Amino acid sequence: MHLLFADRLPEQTLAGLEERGHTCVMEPALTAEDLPGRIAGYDVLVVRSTKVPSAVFEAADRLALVIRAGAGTNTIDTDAAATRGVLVSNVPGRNAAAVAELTLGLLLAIDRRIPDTVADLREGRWDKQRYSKADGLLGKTMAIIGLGSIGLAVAERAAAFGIHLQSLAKPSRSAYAAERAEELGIAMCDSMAELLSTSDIVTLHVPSHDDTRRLVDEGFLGAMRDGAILLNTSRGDVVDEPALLAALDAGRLRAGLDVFADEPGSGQAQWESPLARHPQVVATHHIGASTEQAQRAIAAGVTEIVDAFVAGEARHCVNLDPTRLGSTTLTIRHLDRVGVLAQVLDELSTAGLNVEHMENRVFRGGRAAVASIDVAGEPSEALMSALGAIHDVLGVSQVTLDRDDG
Ligand SMILES: NC(=O)C1=CN([C@@H]2O[C@H](COP(=O)(O)OP(=O)(O)OC[C@H]3O[C@@H](n4cnc5c(N)ncnc54)[C@H](O)[C@@H]3O)[C@@H](O)[C@H]2O)C=CC1
Ligand SMILES: O=C(O)CCC(=O)C(=O)O
Repeated sequence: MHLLFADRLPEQTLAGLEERGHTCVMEPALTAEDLPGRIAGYDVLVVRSTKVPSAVFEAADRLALVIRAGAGTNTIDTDAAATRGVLVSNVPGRNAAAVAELTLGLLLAIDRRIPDTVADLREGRWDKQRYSKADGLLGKTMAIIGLGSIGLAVAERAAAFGIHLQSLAKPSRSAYAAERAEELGIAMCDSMAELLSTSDIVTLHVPSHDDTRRLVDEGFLGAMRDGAILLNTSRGDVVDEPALLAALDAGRLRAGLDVFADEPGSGQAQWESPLARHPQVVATHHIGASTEQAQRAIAAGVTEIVDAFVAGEARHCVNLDPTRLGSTTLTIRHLDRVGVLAQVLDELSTAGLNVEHMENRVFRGGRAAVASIDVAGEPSEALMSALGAIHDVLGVSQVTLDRDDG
């Protein structure tokens, strides 16, 4: 396959992929505007921060997979990719420790005013008096919004500082996250108002999507305690930045920010931000994931996704429908011979049943196989008989799924 890397990944990763027979081209200077003109001829596009707009999918001739070498996929038009049948995968969890480390770093930097003390000493000013007023973190309460890989990694580290942890009760939380939250002693609040009004620190670890954009608005900030600290290492647009600026100007809050709504997409740029230069803010250059450890782990994840794709698996794909849309699963055991499945699909087509998902596995020895086919709608008795009558079909059964059980 031909792979285009529009951001820098370790050379060893490309070498490893080339050893597997792939052709890799790395052009880290490519921008979102350049990509449509460069994408022709590539099967796989790998990006870190470079945006992938719909024009890329319109211009592509053989693109089958986009890999986000990181967690957040908000920089990729995943809907446009889905419309064109291009898989988009991310590499979840691998940079969580790095982001959690920076989150705690920002918290310590704010509490002890470390950037200001360092700056003064570099200017030759000794001012122990001024910098002897930190409050300390022991026994403080932290609200964690978004209990995924990073939220839990932050919880583990904050717990070691003796910080009390809380989050929002959420029935749809994964079993793993719910169990880990319990092990870490994270208390669950029933409402955002209760969570914010009882926390000294609020840390954001949600993805940017329609429900989280500007989640932190004037009302949210107003519900936070006076003197509280807001940490955002998720995405800039999760915060209503003018509202945050107003709260900072009023001296009500302090903030640690790694991400900004209008941050530059490139590695280096002239950029003025009233938030980043605010005296109540400790800001960094969206470097949460930027440790060697995290980038090595992410690069290994990229290779795993390519290997899985070659083997026919869409690993960590974020734009396939997560539910099986079919209402009936047909299980068809058959002799593993050319043309049997074509006849099965022909019968389904004649009956007007759309295939939503199918898988065919061959039994050991290579004589027989079993196909599992999800269809939208209920097969008639006549169809079941027609399927069973196909030469080389050994048996047909059906299970109708109750979608409401979810
Ligand atoms: N600063 C940086 O360099 C980095 C930033 N990130 C950002 O952090 C985000 C989170 O990353 P991970 O923890 O790895 O993702 P994750 O998918 O493991 O966790 C996200 C969690 O947020 C929860 N969530 C989603 N919508 C929510 C809502 N409305 N309210 C409460 N919870 C909600 C999800 O259920 C999930 O548990 C990424 O999407 C990315 O935007 C990720 C890596 C590096
Ligand atoms: O690769 C980067 O530096 C950005 C990481 C990030 O924001 C993510 O993984 O979502």
